[in-house]
Amino acid sequence: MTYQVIIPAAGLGKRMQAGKNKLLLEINDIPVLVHTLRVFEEDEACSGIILAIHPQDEREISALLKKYLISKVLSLVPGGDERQHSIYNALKTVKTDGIILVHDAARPFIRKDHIHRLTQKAEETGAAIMGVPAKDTMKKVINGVVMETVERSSLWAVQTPQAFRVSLLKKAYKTAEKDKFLGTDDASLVEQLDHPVSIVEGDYDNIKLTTPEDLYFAEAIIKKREKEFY
Ligand SMILES: Nc1ccn([C@@H]2O[C@H](COP(=O)(O)OP(=O)(O)OP(=O)(O)O)[C@@H](O)[C@H]2O)c(=O)n1
Ligand SMILES: C[C@](O)(CO)[C@H](O)COP(=O)(O)O
Repeated sequence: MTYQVIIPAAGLGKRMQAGKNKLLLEINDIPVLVHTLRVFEEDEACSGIILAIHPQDEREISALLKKYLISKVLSLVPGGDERQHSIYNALKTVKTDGIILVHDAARPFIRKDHIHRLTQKAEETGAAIMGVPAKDTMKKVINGVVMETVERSSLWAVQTPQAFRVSLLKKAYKTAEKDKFLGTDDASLVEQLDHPVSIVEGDYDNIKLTTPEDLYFAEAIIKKREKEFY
C-alpha cells in the first residue's frame, strides 16, 4: 500500500549549536537531509514527499535535490515557528486520501521495513507511531525536586514516522488550531480527538539528531549499517 510523507526540515537546529541548519551537516560526506530523503526516494511504496523548509535554505536544498536525484519531492512548503506549524503548512497541500506519514528530517536512520510495518498498522487503525520501550528510569521533576517516578514498564520513547489516515490527521490539526493546542508530536493532536493511537516497535538506531553528541552516534550507526550489507 502506498503512502505520502511530510518531512519537516524547517527547524533552526538551536540545540545542535552548529551555526547552520543541522540538516545540512554531513555524515559520511552526505547531508543529513539527503540521508533521510533517500530512504523514501528508494521506497517503492512512497508516492510522494512534501518537504517543509526554511525559505533561507530553499536554494541550497533545491540544489541538493537535483544533485542527489531526489525526484519524489512534490512540493517545498515554508516552515513555521513551531514544528507543528511547519507540518500543518505541508498537510494543507495534501489532496489525496489514504495514509500520510510525518517523519522528522532529523531522523536519517529509519528502516524501510519498519516504515512498511507502520503503514500497515495505520491502514488497520487509522493512527500508528514508531517507538521503542524506554531504557532509562523517568522521573517527574519540578524546580530540581523529584515529584514522581513514572512506572517504566509502560513507558515508550516515541519516534517518527507517525502514520495516519489523511482525513483523521487533517481533523486533528484543524481542531488543534481552533483550540490553540501545541503538541510535540502529531499523535498528541490525534489523541486530543480521543482516537486510539497504536505503536509499532522500531529500533534504537532511529535517533533524532538533536545535540552535538548525536553526530558521533550517527557515525557509529552508519559504520554498523555498512557492515550489515556485506
Ligand atoms: N519550526 C520547526 C521546528 C522543527 N522542524 C523540524 O522538525 C524536526 C524535529 O525538530 P527538532 O529536532 O527539534 O529540530 P529543531 O527545531 O531544528 O531543533 P532545535 O529545537 O534544537 O532548534 C526537524 O527535522 C526540524 O527540522 C520544522 O520543520 N519546523
Ligand atoms: C516528534 C518527535 O520526534 C517524537 O519524539 C519529537 O517530539 C520532536 O521533538 P522536537 O523537539 O520537535 O525535536
